[in-house]
Amino acid sequence: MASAIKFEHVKKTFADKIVVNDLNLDIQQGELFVLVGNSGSGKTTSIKMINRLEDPNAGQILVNERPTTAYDVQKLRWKIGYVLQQIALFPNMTVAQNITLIPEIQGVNGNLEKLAAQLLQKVGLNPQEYAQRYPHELSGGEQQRIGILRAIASKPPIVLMDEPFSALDPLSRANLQELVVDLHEQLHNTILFVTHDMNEALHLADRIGIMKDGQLLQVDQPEEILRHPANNFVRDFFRGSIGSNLYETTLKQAALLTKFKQAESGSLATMPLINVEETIAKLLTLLSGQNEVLVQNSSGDFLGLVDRQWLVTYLNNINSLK
Ligand SMILES: Nc1ncnc2c1ncn2[C@@H]1O[C@H](COP(=O)(O)OP(=O)(O)OP(=O)(O)O)[C@@H](O)[C@H]1O
Repeated sequence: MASAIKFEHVKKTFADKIVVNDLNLDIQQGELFVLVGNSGSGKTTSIKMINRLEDPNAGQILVNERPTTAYDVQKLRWKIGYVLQQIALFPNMTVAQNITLIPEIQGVNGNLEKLAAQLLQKVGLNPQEYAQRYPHELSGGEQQRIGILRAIASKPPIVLMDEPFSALDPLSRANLQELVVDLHEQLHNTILFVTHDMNEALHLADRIGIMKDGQLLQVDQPEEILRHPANNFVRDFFRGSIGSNLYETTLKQAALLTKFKQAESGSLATMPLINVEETIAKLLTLLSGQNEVLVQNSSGDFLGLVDRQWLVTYLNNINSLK
């Protein structure tokens, strides 16, 4: 598969401080990659070097296999949607105008009003109700939805999301995480998502990169990191956030805390199965390649369905017990 974003020996310093140190990372086209790490580990700086809000002191970054320095900066940024924690919608523009701003600047032909309506529908907001509102007439979660739509309205092949949901309440956050997964499935774009929350990373990621003090400690699929952490920091960061008894807890035990979802009868035949006596760690492995898994007992009766959303709810429930 072709590379979408590639860091080659990238280094960034501010004054004398090394903020990103010899970063090497290759994100493939169509991937939903999550960069996770504590505050100050260099995630935002890494992202900003992709759209050239910052420039590296050494090394280079390739976007679609071409160095970012070889692009006209404006054209580079048009290829790359950008969603931030503090979404800056234009207060004097309606929701529809905010959403279609970039296609309009780009001189895209076509019915922009219709585009805004289609996009609003994608995120569950009724265009009749929302298109003509102003940003101050929206909740934080709604504003964040509009921010995402604005970033994807011109269909950029790459979207950067920098802690977009960290200011939201847990429910809005879970809904918007689902939205990102859905949009990614529909649009097949490349998403680089930054967060300090391992649960969020687990929910979203095809692959996760863990950053600490400007260095990338490990890059892999979630279950690989869980099984083979590169060092103690990674192990503790990962397991600390998802509960240490993952290898012992069975789905049956987990269901005591978090009920399985109801399965719709239509698509059951094609879904992968897991026995209710299997562990959460096993489920995690299955969910890395699948959206949903059916739970059955040893007699083959279906007990329900589990997906990443269920897993996150369960993990949140455990955390609330601690
Ligand atoms: N413009 C700047 N000038 C000087 N230092 C900076 C600048 N931008 C970031 N830094 C420093 O670089 C380090 C990494 O910051 P960065 O924002 O990349 O981390 P982060 O992992 O995204 O953290 P957070 O989750 O808190 O945003 C921090 O120590 C920060 O203070």
